[in-house]
Amino acid sequence: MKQRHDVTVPLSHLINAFQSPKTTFISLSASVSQNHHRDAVPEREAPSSEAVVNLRDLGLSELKVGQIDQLVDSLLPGFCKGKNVSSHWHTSHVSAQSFFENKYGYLDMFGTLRSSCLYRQHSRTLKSICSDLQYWPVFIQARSFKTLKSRTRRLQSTSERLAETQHIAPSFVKGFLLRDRGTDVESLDKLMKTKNIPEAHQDAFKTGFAEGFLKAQALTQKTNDSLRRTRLILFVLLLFGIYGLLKNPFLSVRFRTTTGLDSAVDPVQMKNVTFEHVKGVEEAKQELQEVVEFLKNPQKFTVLGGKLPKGILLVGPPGTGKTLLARAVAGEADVPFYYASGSEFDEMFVGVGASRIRNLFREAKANAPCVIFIDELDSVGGKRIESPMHPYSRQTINQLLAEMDGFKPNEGVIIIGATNFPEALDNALIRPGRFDMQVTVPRPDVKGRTEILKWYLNKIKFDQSVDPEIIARGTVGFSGAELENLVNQAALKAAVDGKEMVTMKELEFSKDKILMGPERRSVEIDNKNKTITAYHESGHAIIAYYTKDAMPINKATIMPRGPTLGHVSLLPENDRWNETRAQLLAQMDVSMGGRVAEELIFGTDHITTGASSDFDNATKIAKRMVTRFGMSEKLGVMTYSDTGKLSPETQSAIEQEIRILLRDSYERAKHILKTHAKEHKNLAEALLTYETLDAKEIQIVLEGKKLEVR
Ligand SMILES: Nc1ncnc2c1ncn2[C@@H]1O[C@H](COP(=O)(O)OP(=O)(O)OP(=O)(O)O)[C@@H](O)[C@H]1O
Ligand SMILES: [Zn+2]
Repeated sequence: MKQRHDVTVPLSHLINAFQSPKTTFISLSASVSQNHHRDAVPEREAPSSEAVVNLRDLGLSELKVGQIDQLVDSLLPGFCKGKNVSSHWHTSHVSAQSFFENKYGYLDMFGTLRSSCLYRQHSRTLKSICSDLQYWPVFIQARSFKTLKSRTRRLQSTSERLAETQHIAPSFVKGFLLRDRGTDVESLDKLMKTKNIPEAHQDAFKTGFAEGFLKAQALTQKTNDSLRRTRLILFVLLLFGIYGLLKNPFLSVRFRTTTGLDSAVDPVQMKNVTFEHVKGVEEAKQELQEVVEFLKNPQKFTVLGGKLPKGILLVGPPGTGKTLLARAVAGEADVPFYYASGSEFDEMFVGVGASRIRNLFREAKANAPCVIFIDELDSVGGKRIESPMHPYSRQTINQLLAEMDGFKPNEGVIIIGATNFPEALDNALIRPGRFDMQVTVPRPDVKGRTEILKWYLNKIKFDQSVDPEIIARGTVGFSGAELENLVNQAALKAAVDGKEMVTMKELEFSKDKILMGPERRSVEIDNKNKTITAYHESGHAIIAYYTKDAMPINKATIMPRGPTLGHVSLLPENDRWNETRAQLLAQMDVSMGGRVAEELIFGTDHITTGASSDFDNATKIAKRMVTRFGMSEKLGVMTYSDTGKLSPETQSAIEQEIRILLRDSYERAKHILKTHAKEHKNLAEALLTYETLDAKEIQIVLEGKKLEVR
């Protein structure tokens, strides 16, 4: 049992020993040869006296000359060879070890044991060192990455050679060489002796021992088997992977394609969306109503011999509800709805877009009656220009045309396409028999906007004081999607401010945010600039208030927002389809109001750059009055579209007319502000106090009344 203690050299020590580069050379074999075989290894010298090992201690005294080398060679092939090249083994242990390992597939154990740190710490006889050798496999695993097979083969060959030299080894070495077998037998006998096991029980004891051994072996076998199985599975998986890659180098692309295809082919039942959900586009709804009738009852149309268009093109700016309308058609008729976006078909790879179209139509035909909706039709059905970016677009559009021709008008499949640019579509697509019915989905007018706002307001909590019409009037050009967003932002703002309901204030706030960008509360504006802004903005407001044809004021503020330092917003009573000359002039006057105010209050030297966009606005109106609306007496009722191509005389005449219009406007503004200087001052001061004033408050101030403190 004592031997057990000797044997357990911590692995870390051994590894340290391996890695210690400046290990002193202490050669076991060298000391052995020194004593008995100096002739065999004449070049060797023992560098350290510590390494003297008595051969008799080792039980090797019976060995004849030459036999020791033979033994060591068979024990550790290469060790003797190593001796021959020992000169560089001396200099570098690390490289010598790895060289040995690379060459022979296992470690130079003796080289390792030569390492001083290990040896010095455990100054022991060869016997105890040899007993360390039972940790060989551990070493081998820890130091190198070798296959199980090659290791066993190498170990096998070692033991074969060992067997050959058995006859020369003394009994101790024999025990060591065959330690696997020998130790077991020996220690078993010893164990039985030390445990005082009676003779009668010894057989049973041995059988038990053997059983344990067999069990352990079976366990090892099992582990090996499962290891082998895992390796096999991994190998098969690897093969599959390689096969997949070889078959399709664009694996990832194909993957995307397949998923895109699936989503295109899956019908989306939109039972919950009806015409009821689409507001402010009455004309479009009316036109689509007959399509719904057809989808509901195709026979009715076939009997009368009438033909319905196969394709309907919804044309309109983004967010006006084209997708919503198409869904509503399917929903009203209670038929499957297939959604596809044109950009899905736009593929870099040949045939992919076309095959998606094929799949989409095959699915749809199998499920007729149904609606196929192709959003962004222009990206698939645009003019077939050869472009290196879209080399196969022609194929895709041809496939679309072929599919549209491929079924009869009354088969029950209705294709609804949507586009923002009908001009960009290929002519072949819009000829009769394809997308031959066009439905315009415009931006909603003030009535439509009011309806849309009401619809979305009803989905949130809002105060009874909210007047959707006022918001609608102030949101000219907003699409349905933008109005929905406005209401949503107002709801968010109310939530952030901890309010229970959405009021006009939040709605105005989100409108300004969408129109002019977010408020910039953080910017520090000094008092001087604030005062200038207050007078500038109230200048606009005064002109608007006292000019007959100007739009009514909605609000004035000196709160910075987006790029502006303040603004005055005006509300048209209605969407203006037409504007009179007086209205245009009034707009110019209001624009001039800002600069005029600065000049009158602070002097010509202190006018600011803040009026540039006002001038842009005024100049634009004046230019259009002269060149497009025929509102200049001098230039007459004629349009001048491309001013660059005009004669120099005409050009200068136009410029002169514009200048006169602007100058007159400036003078009118000046006159109004001079007349109402008192009101101007009051309003500017009120703005400085309250920052923002609404229409009612502005009126109170201008009527000379006092504002109630907010
Ligand atoms: N007229 C409308 N009535 C009610 N809601 C609308 C209306 N127009 C737009 N919306 C809202 O805006 C959202 C976006 O509209 P939709 O996707 O139908 O616009 P689109 O015209 O198809 O836009 P795009 O051209 O960008 O595809 C809708 O889901 C809906 O919530
Ligand atoms: Zn201005």
